[in-house]
Amino acid sequence: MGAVIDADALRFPGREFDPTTGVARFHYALGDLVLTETVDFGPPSVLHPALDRVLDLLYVAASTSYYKIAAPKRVELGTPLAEGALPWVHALFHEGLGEFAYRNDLPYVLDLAIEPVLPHAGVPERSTPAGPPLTAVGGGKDSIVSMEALQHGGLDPVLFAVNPNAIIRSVMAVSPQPVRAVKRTLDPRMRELNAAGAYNGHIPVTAINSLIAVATSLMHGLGPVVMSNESSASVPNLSWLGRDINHQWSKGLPAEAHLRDALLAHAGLQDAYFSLLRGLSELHIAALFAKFTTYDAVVTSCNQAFKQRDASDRWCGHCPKCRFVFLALAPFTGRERLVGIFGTDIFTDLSQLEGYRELMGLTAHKPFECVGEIEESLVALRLLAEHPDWRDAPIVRELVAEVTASGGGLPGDAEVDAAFRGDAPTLAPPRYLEALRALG
Ligand SMILES: CC(=O)N[C@H]1[C@@H](OP(=O)(O)OP(=O)(O)OC[C@H]2O[C@@H](n3ccc(=O)[nH]c3=O)[C@H](O)[C@@H]2O)O[C@H](CO)[C@@H](O)[C@@H]1O[C@H](C)C(=O)N[C@@H](C)C(=O)N[C@@H](CCC(=O)O)C(=O)O
Ligand SMILES: Nc1ncnc2c1ncn2[C@@H]1O[C@H](COP(=O)(O)OP(=O)(O)OP(=O)(O)O)[C@@H](O)[C@H]1O
Repeated sequence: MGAVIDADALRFPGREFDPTTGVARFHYALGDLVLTETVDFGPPSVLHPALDRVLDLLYVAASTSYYKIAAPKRVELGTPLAEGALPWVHALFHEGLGEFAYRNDLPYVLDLAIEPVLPHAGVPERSTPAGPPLTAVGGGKDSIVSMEALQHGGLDPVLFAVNPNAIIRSVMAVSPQPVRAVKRTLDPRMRELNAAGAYNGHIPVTAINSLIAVATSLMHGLGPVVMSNESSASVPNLSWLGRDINHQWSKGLPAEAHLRDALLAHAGLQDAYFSLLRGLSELHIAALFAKFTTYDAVVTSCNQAFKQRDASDRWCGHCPKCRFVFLALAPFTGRERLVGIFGTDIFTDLSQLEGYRELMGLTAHKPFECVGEIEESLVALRLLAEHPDWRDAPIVRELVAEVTASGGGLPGDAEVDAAFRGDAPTLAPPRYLEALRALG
């Protein structure tokens, strides 16, 4: 991969929104090349005064996909943004593209020059979205826990997804709650440019999905957008040139706080966006998910199932996320149920041992995937070492021996208790947290 497009800056030549059809088009220029992303929201029921401002923020978030094609030295923002939104913009590029910068060895991206448009946009009128919450559904265990908590808590959520595939639709179909979907289309030339060797890499996709959700909520008079991002999403994978590199940056707490600030400063929206599961560890979420068997035939966390082409039907069974989720669920589902969910018993496959060593912190850094912290993996291993279904499984036996030999040992009772306290910092409002706590 390399610089097949010569551009000195990413520019923002303009965007359009048709209030009748609900179709938004976002244009991005890299030199002479102009690329367009389309987001089809469907016809809006209402036109909230803050909608245009939210589309400004989405215009910026979605630009990261196009920036990364050429990785120019500057970003010239084409839209005036409130000064209070600029820290989010800086973090979106400098941290949201951190993994991209690291993997392509482009250190300047971490301090990319971002030129705002002056004068800044004025202060908008304040409002707090007050209708039923709109909760994002990704097909995996986390959003299922939120769906269930909100429904059982009487908050009457509307379920939401961008480009829902068959898995997301099947997960939503288990719930009686109403659904809203939005179609997002990348510029089709991106594939040709990738094939020609343009730069490629991870982008802060949760920031994009989040802003599409906030805009959708405004178009239908709904309440806050509820995400299902866990505590460990804020933990970086590694440090590079003195900077944290986090694959899940746009799922982390700093990104959530930045985006809330940007929504308030630029769109006047207060408490329009939060993650319900922020205070919880992955293991805690796995334990809550295990209470609901009705999603077993459809739940899928594996990212291979969400690729636009050549996607797996469900769990691929041999990626870091499959390994981690199998590990996290195993103590709470037992063997028979888990093998039913995954279609395979990963703990009998010794070819996956190296991948589990990574998760346990025995070898390289935590993989660039949506996996929990090393401490969480070790707590899960301790629970499995005591579990009658799992303690003799080949992978579990081998890992217990290696962790013990490494001198670290398995976590003690205090560390196990800490994983289920659910007291990590959260920005979710008390009424929502009550609904979550009621799940047990
Ligand atoms: C499904 C997946 O994991 N995709 C990542 C993968 O891309 P791949 O080529 O295998 O498949 P596609 O997703 O179909 O992408 C095709 C090309 O389009 C580019 N692209 C895609 C979405 C987008 O919003 N902008 C784009 O420019 C993409 O770069 C491909 O060239 O590898 C890519 C390179 O590392 C990743 O960028 C793809 O990740 C997707 C953006 C994606 O949706 N990933 C989520 C499943 C994901 O990683 N979620 C995170 C959340 C972290 C965060 O918000 O930062 C997680 O689970 O940890
Ligand atoms: N296609 C999508 N449309 C809207 N929101 C999405 C989509 N995919 C993921 N999300 C949301 O982004 C956040 C992070 O996604 P992530 O894949 O980690 O969660 P998940 O699918 O709920 O659970 P798991 O971690 O088990 O995969 C979640 O709040 C999820 O609901």
